[in-house]
Order: sequence, then structure tokens, then C-alpha cells
Amino acid sequence: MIESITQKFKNLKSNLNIKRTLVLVWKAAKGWMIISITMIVVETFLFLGSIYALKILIDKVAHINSIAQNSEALIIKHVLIAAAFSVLYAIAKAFSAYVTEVQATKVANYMDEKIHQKAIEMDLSRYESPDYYDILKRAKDAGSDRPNLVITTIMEIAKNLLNLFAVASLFITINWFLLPLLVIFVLPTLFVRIYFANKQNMWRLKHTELERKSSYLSNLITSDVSAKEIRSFNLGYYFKNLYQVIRIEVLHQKLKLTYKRTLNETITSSIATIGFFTCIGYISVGTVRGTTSVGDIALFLIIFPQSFSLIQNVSSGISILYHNNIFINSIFELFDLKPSFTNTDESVPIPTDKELDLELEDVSFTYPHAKKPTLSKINIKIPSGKIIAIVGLNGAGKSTLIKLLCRLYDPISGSLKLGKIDIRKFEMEAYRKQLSAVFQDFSKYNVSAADNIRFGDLDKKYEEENIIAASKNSGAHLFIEKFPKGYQTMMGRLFEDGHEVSIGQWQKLAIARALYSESRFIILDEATSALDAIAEKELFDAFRKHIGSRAALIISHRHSAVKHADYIYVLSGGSIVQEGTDEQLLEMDGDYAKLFNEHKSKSKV
Ligand SMILES: Nc1ncnc2c1ncn2[C@@H]1O[C@H](COP(=O)(O)OP(=O)(O)OP(=O)(O)O)[C@@H](O)[C@H]1O
Repeated sequence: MIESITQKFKNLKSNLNIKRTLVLVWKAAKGWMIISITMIVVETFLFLGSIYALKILIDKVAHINSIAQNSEALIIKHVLIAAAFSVLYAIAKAFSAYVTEVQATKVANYMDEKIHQKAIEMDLSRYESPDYYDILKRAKDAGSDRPNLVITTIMEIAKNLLNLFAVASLFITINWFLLPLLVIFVLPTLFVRIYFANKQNMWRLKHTELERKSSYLSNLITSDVSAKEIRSFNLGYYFKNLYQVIRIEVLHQKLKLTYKRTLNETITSSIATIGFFTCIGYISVGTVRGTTSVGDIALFLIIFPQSFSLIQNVSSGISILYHNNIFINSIFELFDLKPSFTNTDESVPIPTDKELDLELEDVSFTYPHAKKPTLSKINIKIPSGKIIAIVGLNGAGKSTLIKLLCRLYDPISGSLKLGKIDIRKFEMEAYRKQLSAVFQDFSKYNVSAADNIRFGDLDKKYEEENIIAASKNSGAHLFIEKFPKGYQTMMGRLFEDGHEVSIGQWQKLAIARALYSESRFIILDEATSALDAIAEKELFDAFRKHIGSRAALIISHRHSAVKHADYIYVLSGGSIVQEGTDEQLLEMDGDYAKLFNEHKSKSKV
């Protein structure tokens, strides 16, 4: 049994990454950590002092000669000493709690910062992998307070052990024999607690997925995102029942384990109680025989419950460590992740030419973990001053192509070139500034309308006229100017005074964001899908009028959106199958004509 407990301790130590956790907490709150450690020593000293002062007081009371002259003064002196120790101990405990809280806050802040920093550093491929989500979610769930919790728990355990040693030395002052006697009776309690802490931790690990499933169902029932569908398809009770089935299963197993633990704890507590009375009997007999004092009995009555609660604290500290080791691991797992691709060591600056073309040469791409390529041998040119369109059926690879253009992924083979230079040679941030994209799943920022647009280029000097110009070109100005607070109106309903707008209006805001940036290339991935026909026409007219030396890439399933493009590529199954102008493509007997001929005949009518 002892061997298996030692093994468990070893596993716990390596899982918790104690050294790394310690370094982390040290970096976040060095000064407070030093104070914490000092307070442990101070507290232990005062704890021991307060108990020992009590023993001496009781001994004095028992042996004092009441007729003696200064007996009262002597007793009062000892009462004052004992009281002083107790008051100081209480003050030290309160101060320790304060120090622990400050340290926890500092570490939590530091951790938040590190987790966010890491989340920003990671490239898109991570965000499309379930493994990464698991790690990120676990690290976030772990809460930024875990590392501090682990360290303070270790410090608490150390403090309790120190106090236990102090108490043990007091036992020895009564009679050395009490110590082995107590160890025999109390140790089973400690073993049982450690055994069940480990068992509960294993249980938690085994049921993480089930717990996640139930919180997913709970989210579905309570979140605003699914509120509409849940009501219209009457799914509420179905999800609620599924949730209940999982919770009952989890609860049943949890209670089974709790029952076993309670049973074992009852047995070991009974053994400890028998031990307590054995010791009391031993000391009482000693008092009768004159080998122990009344003060010894009083001291024992004080320190036995103390030592018991210290042991309890140690074991619950150990169970906290068990509970947290899985979380700590996730945090370090996240910290150890590296972005899949980074800047080259010798980057070149972006050419300053007014006109630069963006070209894809024989580009092929396969998603990480995917078996088949999504794009094969793609050749596309986006010349300066032109509007280019890409059309294709669902799943053809259009959005994937945009991810490559924005350098959210690198191709497996072939290259993307800006002004004839491979884009991998540029600094990533500098290259990404050359493009502004409105993605199919664009972001709806719950900030002011002006900020929603300004996010297109935070480095650009803030001037309202630029924001309004972008907003006018995207068609957003029409609704923003009607808000009482105009461009300072908070968008969305997440915060007070927020204004929710329609999907089409959100889309106009996202387009304004892309137009606000002075990037060379504007990419619209199904970005006009929710725009009405008039708004869409006005947008493309403005596009054509203001394009200058910039270029645009439009992806759309609507003929109205792509027909004005200077050149169109048709993508099918990850390859370019046709290219040309709208007119040329409609004349050909190919995918494009099949997609849009109906529109053509309608527009002729
Ligand atoms: N993160 C990913 N990991 C693996 N495969 C992916 C990933 N994203 C997309 N795919 C696959 O790549 C293919 C192309 O997807 P993509 O989103 O580029 O298509 P699309 O042409 O934009 O389609 P739609 O018109 O529906 O937007 C699909 O078969 C899809 O399953």
C-alpha cells in the first residue's frame, strides 16, 4: 500500500510540473510569494507558541500555591502571554489570507495575459483542429487561478506539515510513547483520504467527455444563438431530457464513489477515536501515578483535535492537488504550442510600386489531418485595378483559397506571389496589411459603429470623415446616420444601449471595415449574400468607381455579384475548370453557364 501511495505521489509531482508552476507564480508575484513563505514560518511559530503558552498556564494553575503572595500576578502574566500569542496568531492568519488573495489576483492576471497572448499567436490551423480546442478550452476552464492554487496548496501542505511536526514535538513533551500510538491510529485516515482523492481524480478524467456533453446540451438550452431554432423545432424538452439522462448517470456514479469513501472514512475515524481515548487513558493513568501533569491532559485535549484537523488539511490539500493536475497540464500544453508557421529570418520589405499583382502559381493545398487535397494546381492572377471573381459549388474550395491568400495557411506546393515575390518572404503582419477580407462568417463586434469600421486598420490616424467615406461606399451610412448617437452607437445587444441590426446591415458594416483599410486587395467571400439587390448594385458601382490601383476578389453564388468582374475563374473539386469574362463563360457549355444561364435568360426578359 505504501509503495502504491509513493508511486501516486511521484505521478502527482510529475503531472503538476511543480517546478514550472513555481517559476510561473514567482514571475507573476515574486514579492508576494516571499511574504507568503515568511508568513508560513511566522504562523507556525505563533501556533506552537500559543499552544505551549496554554500548557504552561494550566500547569501553573494546577501547581500554584494560592496563599503565595504574587500568585495572582503570576497567573495573569501567563494568561497575558497565552493571549498575546493567540492574538498574534489570529492576526498572522488574517494577514496570510490577505497575502494569498493578492498573490492569487496577480497570478490570475498574469495567466490571463499569457493565455490570450498564446491564443493570438496561434495560426488559424489551430482553430480548425478539435485537439487545439480541447487544449484551449481546458486551459481556459482551468482558470487563471490554478497555478496559484497549486502553489498555495503546496505551501498550505508545507505549513500544515510544519505545524504537525510542532504538535508532534508537543506530544513528545507529554510522553514520547504517544507519538507512535497516535501515528498507528491516525495514519489510516490519511491513507483513505489520499486513496479516494486519487480515485476521484481518475473518475473525473474518465468522465470529462460526458461532462462536456452535458454542458454542451445545457448551453444549447440556455444560449441565445440556438434560442430561435429550439423554439421553432420544439427541441427544448428533447435536449433537456438528454441532459437529464447524462446528469443522472454522472450523479449515480459520483454518489457510489462518495458512499464508498464515507464508509471507509467512518471506519478510519472510529479507529482514530479509539486511539484518542487510548491516549487519554494512558495520560490519565500517568497523572494518577504522577508521571504526567493536569496541564498535559489539557494540552492533549487541545492538540489532539488540532493535529487531527492538520492531518485533514494535509489530505484535502493533496486531493486539491490531484484535482488540479489535469488542469495544470492543459495550461502548459497550451504554452508549449508553437505556431505552424512564422516569419522567415530574412524577410524582405513589401515593394512600394503603386501597382502590384497578386498571383497563385500551381498552388496545391491539403488541410492538416485531411487525406485528400482541397486545392490542386491553382493558377489565378489578381491584377492591380481589376475585379476578379471566383465561382463554384459548395465545397469547391473557394474559402480555402482565401485562407491561402490571407496567409492563414501556406500551400503544400506552388507559391503565392505579390509583385513576383513569394509572399513567404514578407513579414506576415506586413503582408496581411496588403489585404482586407470580409469572410463568410465575418465578426460582429459589439462595439460602436465607428469602431466596427475602424478595426479595418487600427494603425490609421482616426478621422471620422474616413470612417464615413468607407461607410457610405458600403451602404452602412444610411442606417448608422439614423441612430441617435450616430457612429458612436453601440452595435449588438450584448451591452446597455446596444442596437441590434439585420444580417445585411452587419454585412455592410463588415464591408465598410474592409473598405476603410487602405489595403491593395479587397476580398469579399459571400460578403454580399444578405444585401438587397439595390444595395449590392450600389456597392459594386462604388467599387468600380473607387478601385484605382487596388484590386478586388469576389466570391459569390449570385450572378448579380460576379457578372461585373473583369475576369472570372470557375472552381470545381479544388481545380480551376473554366476562366474568362462573364460573356465568354456564358457562351461556353460549362459549369458557369449551367450555374447562371437561368439568370441570363431572366435578365434578358
Ligand atoms: N478546416 C478544415 N479542415 C479540413 N477540411 C476542411 C476544412 N475547411 C474546409 N474543409 C474542406 O475543404 C473543402 C472546401 O471547403 P471550402 O470552405 O473552401 O469550400 P467553399 O467552396 O468555400 O464552399 P461554400 O460555397 O460552401 O462556402 C470542403 O470539402 C471542406 O470539407
